[in-house]
Amino acid sequence: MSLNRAQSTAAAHKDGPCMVLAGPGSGKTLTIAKRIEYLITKYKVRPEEILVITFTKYAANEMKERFWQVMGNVRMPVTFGTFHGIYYGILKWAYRLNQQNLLTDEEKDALLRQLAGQLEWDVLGELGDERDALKELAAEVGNIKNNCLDIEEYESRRYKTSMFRELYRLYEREKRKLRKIDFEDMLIMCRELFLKRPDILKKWQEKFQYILVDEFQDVNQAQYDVVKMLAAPKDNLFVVGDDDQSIYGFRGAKPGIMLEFMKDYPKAEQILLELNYRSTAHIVNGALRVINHNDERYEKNLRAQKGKGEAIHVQEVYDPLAEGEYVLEMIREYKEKGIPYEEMAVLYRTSLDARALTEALAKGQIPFIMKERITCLYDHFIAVDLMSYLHLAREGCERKHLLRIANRPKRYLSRDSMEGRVSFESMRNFYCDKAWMIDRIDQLEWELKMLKGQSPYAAIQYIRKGMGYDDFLKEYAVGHQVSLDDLMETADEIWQSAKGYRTAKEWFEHAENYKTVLNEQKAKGWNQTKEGGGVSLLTMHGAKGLEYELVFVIAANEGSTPYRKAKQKEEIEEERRMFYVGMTRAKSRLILSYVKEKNGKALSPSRFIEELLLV
Ligand SMILES: Nc1ncnc2c1ncn2[C@@H]1O[C@H](COP(=O)(O)OP(=O)(O)OP(=O)(O)O)[C@@H](O)[C@H]1O
Repeated sequence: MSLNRAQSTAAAHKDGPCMVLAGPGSGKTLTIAKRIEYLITKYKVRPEEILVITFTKYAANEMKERFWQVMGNVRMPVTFGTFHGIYYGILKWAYRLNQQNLLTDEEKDALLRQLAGQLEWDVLGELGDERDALKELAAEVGNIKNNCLDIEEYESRRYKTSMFRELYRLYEREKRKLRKIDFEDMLIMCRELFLKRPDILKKWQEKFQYILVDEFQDVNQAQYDVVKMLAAPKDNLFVVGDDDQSIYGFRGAKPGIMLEFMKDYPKAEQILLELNYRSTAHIVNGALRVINHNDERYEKNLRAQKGKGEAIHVQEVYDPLAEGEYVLEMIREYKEKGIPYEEMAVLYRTSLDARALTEALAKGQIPFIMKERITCLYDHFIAVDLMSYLHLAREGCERKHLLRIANRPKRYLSRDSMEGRVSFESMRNFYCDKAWMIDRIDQLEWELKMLKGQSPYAAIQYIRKGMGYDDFLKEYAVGHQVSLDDLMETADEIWQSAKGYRTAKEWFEHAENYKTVLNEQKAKGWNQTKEGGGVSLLTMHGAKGLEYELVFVIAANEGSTPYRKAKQKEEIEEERRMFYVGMTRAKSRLILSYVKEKNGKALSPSRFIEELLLV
């Protein structure tokens, strides 16, 4: 494959700092691989002196393979690694660290979970998305070091500041006790090592004469500081990135890092890769119309190498159920037209947006794979409670169901009153001298009878509003310090998912079938090579670096994208970059959809849709 002019200039860059500002699909990987080739073959640099830094092990392997391919399969000892891998290598050598000293992500999550419990802080609640909640907490803990912040002055936007600070202190103390370090510690330790020991720093500077960094826009402050030290004094630092694709703000990355590079190295060569080889002109131009609304960015003149192609399609649908049906239909249509499932992706802002879709695909027997795990809605404690009510209404007094809901809402029914072969009669006997308790039992029995003939959709509404289940959720939110809005949203979703089923039995069968499909999908796992997996379902974050013939972006609504928690200008700009990353994954066909209402509430289309349509 021959390089275009800008790619060639970048590949032929020899000494000193250089920043390659590259648009999506502009061939970053190829350009980096070619530059390494140039350094070795034209400039006679020893391969051992070249260090290539990427963000994930997957990206490092991909880059290595691309390089080998460019070199005609001659394997040279160039170092390819992630930031963490490289820092670990440096620390291992200086402090005799080994794997046992490293706190893995899983251990970090477990420790945070344990410490939150110790503080009686129900940061995770029973919200069913424990992994997401832990990930968010772990990211915020990590950010303190990534951004070189002082915990005593840190104000958390997401959590109660005093609680968060306390958790952070406990976490640091516990790590020290365990004699373990996490990834962020490695960065800080590396920086301190280099500051304290110029002799060690000099050794590494001499070892790596040429440093190349991919996805530079995702670098955080601490990583950047260390890489600058490592590249000095020659400053043979070649960074490639796209400020418009900087979407790791929660990890401390900021698009401004690319501007900072030019300030730190004012004489750096700056090269723009503006030719997009991936997408049709309609897709490139549409994505540009959206991203142009960001203020903090480098102006680029991106062009598509391909022809115009089909226009981007924007579809309005009634609600998430209708959206699921619509996407299902489109997938079938494009499969008929010859696009394999593996070349299709459905993208969304958060996994919560994918629930109705996964149910539609499961029902429609379309194979799919998901990068991010989603928790099954029907495993959520609210679903289990509501289903218990329906079981009791259908099948009479079964102890396990009764135990579950007896005090949701509070009815003051003791466990002792439900011993053995429980019935409403046996409970009344238990409370024979307490008339007010007998009234409560009568009421519950009567209400369950009321539920019997109703559809699950109507019954759930009655349980929530008529029987006081929503009041229980309010108490639960206060008692567990979790967001009532989140609980209500989940309850609404469960309610909506029951729509269309005539009987509770039908709804239960659907839920079981869906659970099976989700488990099968989990067992399949996420395969980066796409083959044999089915349609890819992933968040816009997860889609970074990937490409598909046909891309759907669903739930393009205010509240989803931009996400409702994004309020400040820079947060909205990051949301817009995420949307941009999503759009630019499409090679030939891009379909965006938004819903008119969700859980009975009207929703507006995303501002990004308006920006796209306003020509
Ligand atoms: N000079 C070229 N001629 C033809 N095709 C090219 C050229 N350079 C890159 N490509 C192709 O363009 C596509 C996109 O390249 P690549 O995946 O490296 O993009 P990228 O810049 O990393 O994109 P993104 O940042 O959006 O993930 C690839 O299929 C690649 O083979």
